Amino acid sequence: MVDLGDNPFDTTDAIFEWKQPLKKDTFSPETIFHRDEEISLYINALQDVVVGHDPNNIFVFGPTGVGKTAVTKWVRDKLQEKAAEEGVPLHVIGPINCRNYRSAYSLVTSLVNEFREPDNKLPESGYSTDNVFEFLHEEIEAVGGNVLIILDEIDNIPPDARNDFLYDLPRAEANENTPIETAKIGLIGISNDLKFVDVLEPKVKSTLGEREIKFGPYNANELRDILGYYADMAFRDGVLQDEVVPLAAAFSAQERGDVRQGLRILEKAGEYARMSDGNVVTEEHVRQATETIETDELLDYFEDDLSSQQALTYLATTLAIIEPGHEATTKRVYNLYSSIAESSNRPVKSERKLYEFLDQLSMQGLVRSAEQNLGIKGGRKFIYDVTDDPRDILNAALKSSYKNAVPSNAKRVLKSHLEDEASEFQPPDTSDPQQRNLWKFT
Ligand SMILES: Nc1ncnc2c1ncn2[C@@H]1O[C@H](COP(=O)(O)OP(=O)(O)OP(=O)(O)O)[C@@H](O)[C@H]1O
Repeated sequence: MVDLGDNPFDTTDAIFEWKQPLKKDTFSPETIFHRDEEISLYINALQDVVVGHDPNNIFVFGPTGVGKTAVTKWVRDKLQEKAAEEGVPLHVIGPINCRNYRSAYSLVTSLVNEFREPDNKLPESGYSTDNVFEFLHEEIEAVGGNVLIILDEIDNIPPDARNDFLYDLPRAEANENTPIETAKIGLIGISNDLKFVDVLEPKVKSTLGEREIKFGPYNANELRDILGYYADMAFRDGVLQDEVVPLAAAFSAQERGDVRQGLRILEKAGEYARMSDGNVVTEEHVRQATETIETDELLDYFEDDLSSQQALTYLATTLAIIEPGHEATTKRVYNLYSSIAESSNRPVKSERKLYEFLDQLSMQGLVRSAEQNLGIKGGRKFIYDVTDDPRDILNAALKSSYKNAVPSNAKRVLKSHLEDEASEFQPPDTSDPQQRNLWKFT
């Protein structure tokens, strides 16, 4: 019982010493672990700047949370330090996150403003896109020397900036129509969409990909070192049980090899420990944290990343998997998809469209498929699976705006799926009222 006369806030924290290092990207590490090879490729690509050659364009890619931005910033700072020591003219802009810009105009305007004084900033509208490009060229020529522009999440670059920016800008010096004569421009693009380069025009591809640096996921041992470094700063001495960091590292390695996720697990585990009024973070807290984080991540997919049709397809695939007695074939997924779309008053698309949605989900790593040959009968069929635990997916769906699409007995079906009590129940063909009984689509 809470005594309402008391103030429940605590002014002390028995668990955390300094939370900042665990917080999302607001902390720059002093040490970068396990990226020696990538750093040396980076240094090699930028070495030209220090000795007076033209800068290279560099494309940095790899999955999320594997140190692309952290390494880029570290290398950038070292390059600036060296250039200053050697008196080499160098002006670096960024990393600028392309996700924040909707058009070439807004992206270029913000770059121009990076060069300009506060009292001389460009307004958000009022010029043509060609005009703002001209301003950018003028600013670049005015600072002269080497100008490096670092664009993060370059896969989100506004489509109308793709060619002008990624191809024309690095060549502006050679183009007689620009005022750039002495400045040398180098572009560094960072992306976690591995397919991004494939969709670029070949000439843009070869410009940006002059040098490519690939970052792979971390393994459990590497994550253990990295998470250990952050945990030492973030937690009070002696509060972490020995297994906490290795377990958080093992979980994140199993998932995506992503540091950010490991840091979130540690932070959440610490919070569970704090809520339990103890002064030790245990393995159990890490397990609890992992479960919550997985549901939260899936919830983000439902709310932010997936279109409503993709979300329904994802949910239908999950239902098809937990459904007793048969496989998650395209037909089954389609039946369930149409039923939940209909029962939640959303448009029902064709089976051909469903293939597209499944394909998109598989590109995002949420769904995978296995092809089965039907032997002498001929033909083949696809069996679908989800990459996350169906329990977490259903929990996330129930917390999301798609909760009205989750059949009311889904949890019960899930329970029997988990208990492996496959029943003989036939697949519900939605036109058959008897079969509709398996799922309660309301
Ligand atoms: N090798 C490492 N050593 C120390 N800290 C690291 C290392 N790799 C990643 N980090 C830390 O992990 C977090 C995520 O890394 P970072 O932002 O660089 O990932 P990213 O690959 O750029 O991800 P995204 O593509 O999502 O932007 C940051 O706090 C970063 O400082």
